[in-house]
Amino acid sequence: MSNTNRLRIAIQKSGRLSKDCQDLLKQIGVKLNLREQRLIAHSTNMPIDVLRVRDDDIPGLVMDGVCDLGIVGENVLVESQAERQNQQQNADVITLSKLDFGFCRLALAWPQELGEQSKDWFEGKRIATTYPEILKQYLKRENISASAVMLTGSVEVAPRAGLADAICDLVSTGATLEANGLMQGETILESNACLIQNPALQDPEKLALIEKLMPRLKGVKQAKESKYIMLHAPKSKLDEVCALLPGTGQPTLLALAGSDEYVALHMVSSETLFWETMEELKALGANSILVMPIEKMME
Ligand SMILES: Nc1ncnc2c1ncn2[C@@H]1O[C@H](COP(=O)(O)OP(=O)(O)OP(=O)(O)O)[C@@H](O)[C@H]1O
Ligand SMILES: O=P(O)(O)OC[C@H]1O[C@H](OP(=O)(O)OP(=O)(O)O)[C@H](O)[C@@H]1O
Ligand SMILES: [Mg+2]
Repeated sequence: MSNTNRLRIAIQKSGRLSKDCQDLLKQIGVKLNLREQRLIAHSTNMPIDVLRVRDDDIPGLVMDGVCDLGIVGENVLVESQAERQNQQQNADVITLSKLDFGFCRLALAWPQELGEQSKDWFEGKRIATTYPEILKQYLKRENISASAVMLTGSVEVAPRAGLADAICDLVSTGATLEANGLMQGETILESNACLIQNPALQDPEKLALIEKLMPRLKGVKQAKESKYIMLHAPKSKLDEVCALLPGTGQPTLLALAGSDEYVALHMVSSETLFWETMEELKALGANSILVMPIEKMME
């Protein structure tokens, strides 16, 4: 169990998720005194400590209660849950929220020169991966008998190095696969970063702090997805203008000084406004069309 009365959050020290995690904490109002090599960063404005560790350690730290919260990719979470279940260790966490970063997929890939392959091709093959448990579960589900070769890094060079016939690795744009002459096959798991909590957490003050921070987190997520739209529209075309605006929100109409013909229209939209729609609005006589980012939101 966490032995401090400060809420402990585990995040990745350096890697794909680090910057997004730090940005998110900042956006929800947690001020941190981050010095490069420090394992623990103390918040200067809330009873929160941030532990900066390798991502593989985050699920275990939360499951064992060393940290109260953690931010980690689902790929790492699912793998370590399977690993711990095999060893009859506690593998429970509460997923508080899926976050809007760290999007990737765990997919099979093999040397391009072999061309398209069906699942049967994997029979008897060696597949290099950092996620042997997820891979084994997939092979079992699909009734394929192949072996998993565990590698902690540089998985995509394994076929060329003769360590394996194929790989099962994380893919986002596909550039790494392409650079290594590999062809992408089936996706085994879709993943993004998520916020997890130790289910045994009972400290009422820590739980209250989490409850305070969750609406902020939701607000940051919503704000990122939303836009504030402002434009001037001819009164005679208001219905047509409103029909073109995205989302379901009701617009605010304001009188325009010195004009009987036009009104100002403001609205928060859950989507952005595409150039094509702006052109259609313009064609209806609208002008001064502004689409602006929103920093924070609270319903
Ligand atoms: N190309 C990508 N695009 C988006 N998210 C990714 C990508 N690759 C990985 N991720 C996500 O980011 C997480 C961290 O990736 P990273 O490559 O930094 O891990 P790592 O090398 O294992 O780092 P560590 O040193 O902390 O163990 C992954 O587990 C995955 O959830
Ligand atoms: O499909 P892509 O957009 O090319 O992304 C996929 C790559 O990204 C990740 O590695 P990362 O670059 O984080 O470095 P790592 O090899 O040190 O984990 C992942 O392990 C892949 O190698
Ligand atoms: Mg790692």
